[in-house]
Amino acid sequence: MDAITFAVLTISDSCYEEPAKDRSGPRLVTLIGESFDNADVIASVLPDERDLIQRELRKWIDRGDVHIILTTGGTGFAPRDVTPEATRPLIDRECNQLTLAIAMASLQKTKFAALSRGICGIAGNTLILNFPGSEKAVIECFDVVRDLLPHAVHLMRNNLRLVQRTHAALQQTNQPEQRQHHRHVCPHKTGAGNDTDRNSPYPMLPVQQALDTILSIVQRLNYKDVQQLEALVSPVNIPPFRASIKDGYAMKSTGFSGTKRVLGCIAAGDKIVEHHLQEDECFKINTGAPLPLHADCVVQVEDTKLLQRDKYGDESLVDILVEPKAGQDVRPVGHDLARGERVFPAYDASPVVSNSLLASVGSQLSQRKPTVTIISTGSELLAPNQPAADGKIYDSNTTMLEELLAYFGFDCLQHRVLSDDLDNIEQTLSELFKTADFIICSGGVSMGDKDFIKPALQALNFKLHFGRVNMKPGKPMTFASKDCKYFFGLPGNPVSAFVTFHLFALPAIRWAAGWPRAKCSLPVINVTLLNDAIDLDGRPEYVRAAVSSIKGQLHASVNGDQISSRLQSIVGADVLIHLPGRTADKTQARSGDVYSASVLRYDFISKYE
Ligand SMILES: Nc1nc2c(c(=O)[nH]1)N[C@H]1C(S)=C(S)[C@@H](COP(=O)(O)OP(=O)(O)OC[C@H]3O[C@@H](n4cnc5c(N)ncnc54)[C@H](O)[C@@H]3O)O[C@H]1N2
Ligand code: MOO
Ligand SMILES: [Mg+2]
Repeated sequence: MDAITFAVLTISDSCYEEPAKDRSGPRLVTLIGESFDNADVIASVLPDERDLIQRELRKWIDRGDVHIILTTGGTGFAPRDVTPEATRPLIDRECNQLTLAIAMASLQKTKFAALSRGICGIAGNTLILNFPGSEKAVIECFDVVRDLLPHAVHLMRNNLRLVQRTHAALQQTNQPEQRQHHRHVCPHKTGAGNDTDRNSPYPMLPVQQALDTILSIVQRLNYKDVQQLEALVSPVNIPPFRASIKDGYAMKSTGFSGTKRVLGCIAAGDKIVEHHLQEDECFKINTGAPLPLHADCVVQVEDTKLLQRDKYGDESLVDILVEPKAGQDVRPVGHDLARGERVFPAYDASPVVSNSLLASVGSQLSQRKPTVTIISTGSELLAPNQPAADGKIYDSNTTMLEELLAYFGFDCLQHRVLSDDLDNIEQTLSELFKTADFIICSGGVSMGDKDFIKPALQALNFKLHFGRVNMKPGKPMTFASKDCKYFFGLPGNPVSAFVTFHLFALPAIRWAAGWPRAKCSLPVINVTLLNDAIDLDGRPEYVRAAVSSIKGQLHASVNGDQISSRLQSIVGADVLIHLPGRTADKTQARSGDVYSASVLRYDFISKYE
């Protein structure tokens, strides 16, 4: 059907004063987005003022294009709770059964639901539902009405074709299943168990919720090692001796400038010289070499003048042009890191950091990296070295995912390309999970007859945590787990696989490897859009774009056609711009708009102007 336009009105004095306090309004917006592919949402917050509430409701009703208004708050017994009183005069036809359905479901959760006075009714062409003010209550109430709303809208708008279709479907779902196929697995099997409801049974999770789910499930492999690293104290001093900071001459600071005899030359790696130095004597010394026992300062070579060499060509007399000062150009013992001091002031998961610091104190730690296997599914796939063939396409995802793993410092244990065959997929998954912690798979997760990934996971008793995410590209993104084995079902379109790898698979692997949560996702920056009039999609969109620095400000320009099959959109892509989902108020992104963007690569600025 056409888009359903929702208006969500939070009614609360305190949320009006401090909109950040509003949990139930944003929750309703999320629930609507998750439940309907084709929803536009307007949202607003008002205090418990009858006139203001009525004026806002009237404005939305009069627009004619708002199908459903959900209010939250102001339905209780407190003197300022006036939402039902503000709603009732606007209603042409009361919907008592809807009010009753909400009340009955709510009463099963808590007897306090009896203290809600919310009403439901139709005003013009708009259905208004009063929900209570708590986040929990709006979740419960929305659950009651969710499936009824599209049909209610068709009825109100007198859309006979869709009304009849729903009635027919309802009758069929009451019939027993007629046909039984041998091992028939409908990959997009719906809750009804037959083919009448052709929608995916998987709710569309918001991106953040999907990521939170993943990170709450994935276990950290090296947690003990991480704790050990955090607690590790240095067994050595750095430097272990007083070291010269400069190439120059080591001497006593109690002597003066002027002529000194050069007793010898001390290089890095030499032992500490114990010779009793006089004030008019010095040693030539190199950067990093140990100071003689009786010297306490270094004068750099630039502040001296060579006066004489001996018969072997070695320096014998030097003029010190500056006054020596105690401690000058000397690094004391343990200056950089003292024995007994913690090696890592904060945990840093970068292997560059952890391994080089460990090396600097004479240690090594072999942390187990997560083992990752890549699978590409699709009977159409040809390896890049095969000759082109009818109906076939070259497999880009295997190479792309291998390269991405390598780019982010993880190894690919092995890769497999599988045809769209349920038994084969099931068997191969089971075999590959014997060695892999993670399988990153692409293709076969959407609604097609040959999309066998979800059924294969179910057959293997994996828990499917989610099967759709409210994002573009990447909608059919799937995540499943069993014990400590994790499966990422990236959608097959190459760009969908690219985006979902960065947003979900990478953070999960980093998390498993012990990275701190805040570092698992790509860094996010703000960019100013250079393109004009980009139509926003109903889903939040992750747009590939190149970044240029113009007078010190980061700007981004979108890389051409963003269809998820066009891999070329990753060429020169520095970031994924986070374009928000379309709302009735904002339908286009415009030049000059500032958006968050995930940084895809370390060298992420393509141009400076
Ligand atoms: N009825 C619906 N159809 C589709 C929906 C939907 O919601 N309802 N979602 C669409 C979206 S969004 C995406 S994304 C794709 C995801 O599809 P699958 O994950 O099932 O992937 P496949 O069907 O196997 O392949 C999709 C597409 O990608 C090409 N592909 C697959 N693997 C590779 C590879 N290794 N290298 C290059 N190209 C690959 C494949 O040939 C297809 O063209 O589903 C939509 N459909
Ligand atoms: O979400 Mo799909 O990933 O549009 O192409
Ligand atoms: Mg498919």
